[in-house]
Amino acid sequence: MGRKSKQKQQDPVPHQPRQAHGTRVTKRKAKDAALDTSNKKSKQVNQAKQPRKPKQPSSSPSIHSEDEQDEQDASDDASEASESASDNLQDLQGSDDDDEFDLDASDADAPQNPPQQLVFSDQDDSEDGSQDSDADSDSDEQSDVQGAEPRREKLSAKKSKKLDQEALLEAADAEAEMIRTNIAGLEPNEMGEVDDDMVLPTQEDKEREATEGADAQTVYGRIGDIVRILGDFHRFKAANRSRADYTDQLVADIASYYGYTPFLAEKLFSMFSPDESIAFFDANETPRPVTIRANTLKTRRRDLAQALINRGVSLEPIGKWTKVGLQIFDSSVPVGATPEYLAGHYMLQSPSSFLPVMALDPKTNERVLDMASAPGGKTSYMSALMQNTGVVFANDANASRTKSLSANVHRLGCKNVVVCSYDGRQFPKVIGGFDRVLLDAPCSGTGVVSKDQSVKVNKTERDFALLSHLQKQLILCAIDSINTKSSTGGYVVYSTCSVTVEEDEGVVDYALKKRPNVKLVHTGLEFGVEGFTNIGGKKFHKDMHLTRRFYPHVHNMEGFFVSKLHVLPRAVVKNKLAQQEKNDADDTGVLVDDDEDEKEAGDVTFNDDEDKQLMQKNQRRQQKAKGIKPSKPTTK
Ligand SMILES: C[S@@+](CC[C@H](N)C(=O)[O-])C[C@H]1O[C@@H](n2cnc3c(N)ncnc32)[C@H](O)[C@@H]1O
Repeated sequence: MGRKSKQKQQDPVPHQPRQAHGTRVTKRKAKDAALDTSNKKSKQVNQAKQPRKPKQPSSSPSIHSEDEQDEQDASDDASEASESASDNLQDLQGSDDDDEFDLDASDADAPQNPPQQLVFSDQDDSEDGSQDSDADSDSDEQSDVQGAEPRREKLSAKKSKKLDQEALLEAADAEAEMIRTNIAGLEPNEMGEVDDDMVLPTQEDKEREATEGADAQTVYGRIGDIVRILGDFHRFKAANRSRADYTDQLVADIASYYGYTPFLAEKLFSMFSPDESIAFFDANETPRPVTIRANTLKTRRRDLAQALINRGVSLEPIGKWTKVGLQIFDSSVPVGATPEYLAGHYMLQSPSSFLPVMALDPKTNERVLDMASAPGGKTSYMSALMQNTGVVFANDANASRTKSLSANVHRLGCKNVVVCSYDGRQFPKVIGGFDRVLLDAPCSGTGVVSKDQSVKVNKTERDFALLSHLQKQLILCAIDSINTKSSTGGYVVYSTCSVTVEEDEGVVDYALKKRPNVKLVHTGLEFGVEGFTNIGGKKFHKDMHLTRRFYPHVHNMEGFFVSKLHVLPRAVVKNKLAQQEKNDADDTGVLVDDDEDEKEAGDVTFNDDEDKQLMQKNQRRQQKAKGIKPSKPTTK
């Protein structure tokens, strides 16, 4: 094919999945690309040209302090907490009036930014300038050609002929490239069947790739080819090749190209259509935009924005869906160390981490539990929404992580927060009767790969099984900690920064089956993809569509899952249950045999004795860590 290794010719392959993804988004009716401003600008900043080498935000300490990923990473938490600061505060109603953001960096008395240090932008920013689309690169090419015309008129006939030949060659080359990268655009009779040796590696190729390592560009090209073939399989497949031949190769190539274990590549791949999966894997190679949350306990977003602009920070509101979020495009000062940051006027916080709190929607004077809260991004946002009234119990099993939690609580001026450290499974024994509970559960972090690439290789099948087991135990404790007679609340929000089904819908489904007095309700979030009601042969509660999934490739934010449960008094559902029992209607999730249910919910079954022992063991460990003599284990 004589492909020249010109950057512009190589680009279309990496860009292809994004186009494919667009189709998928429409199919799924994702209402909005949430970070709408970032679609404009941060893409320009972050577009990865070399997916294998994801860039990390340059000022990572100040950027990272706070999110879910940090939270998981217990070993890093102390430094993370002080640096990044997770969450938020603020009142959506009131403080920001109409929130029509009307700041102008050029007016007011904002000094011009000093020569840009681009603390928050990455290399791509400078690479891409202000444009990143395929259309842009096309137009670049066009202007080159146009610019060459007048010159060519003055050339000698010989030289002109040579140039014409070169142009012809280039055109042929471009056409070949177009065919390779745009197979789907061809008419059936132009394409015919694919010569499988062009796409699927021979045994010899495989052996060579296994010993010498695969060429990244070749593998990525093959990924694109296979995705396009799978997109219209009967039209493009090679003779005697099954869908499995292509998907097996695709998953192997995804694992090798993006650096995932084959196990995780397969797990994530299976959640999407092939084209959307590539969009997802691609998005995980690009850092998400840097965002902050204005702490409305101390300032208004408008005032904060102006103060930061005056310091040389370039920013914009995140999107219409939040009145407290700001996206940072670049800054001449470290955003994690400005006087405003130190004074607690904002939290460095991912927009996805706003969502569970918005869904929880805590009210003033309520009693709220944040069951797994360190380093406190969401706690502090709750505190702000509650305008420092009522009480937020901010719990985290990891005592060392509560240091950063306390630091954030103090910095942000949250006066209604009580910090504690228990295994969440000890609630409601420790304390119960809450109007609302947030369970932002410990998880595998498959939604935050762009921030923690280690997730690609350090999560085993067993980890997922154990995590989902823990999450199921925690969600039942969260539900049982609710005051079902609460006049204002009675809600649990369950969220994770993972996109895997067994940590999300699988857990919620389990809770619905175990607690008939619980029902799923709308999250109140304006966007997000609906949760799965069935996937991969697993069927979930029919209301699971009320849950919301957020994806890096769809919403330009970290992957997240948010669900909201209403916990009703048991008596209210008693009659209903009796009726349902008669009907044997297990599709409501209410009447399924528990044992069967547990087996279905994942291959992990619950054993109360074993759980008790584990909890006691954990309790003893915690006591030991606190210098307390561990209590003796009790037998049943
Ligand atoms: C996703 S992070 C929480 C992030 C936090 N909500 C925030 O917004 O800053 C999960 C947290 O769960 C804690 N954790 C793990 N196992 C726990 C358990 N059994 N009970 C309570 N917390 C637990 C971890 O220490 C970790 O801080």
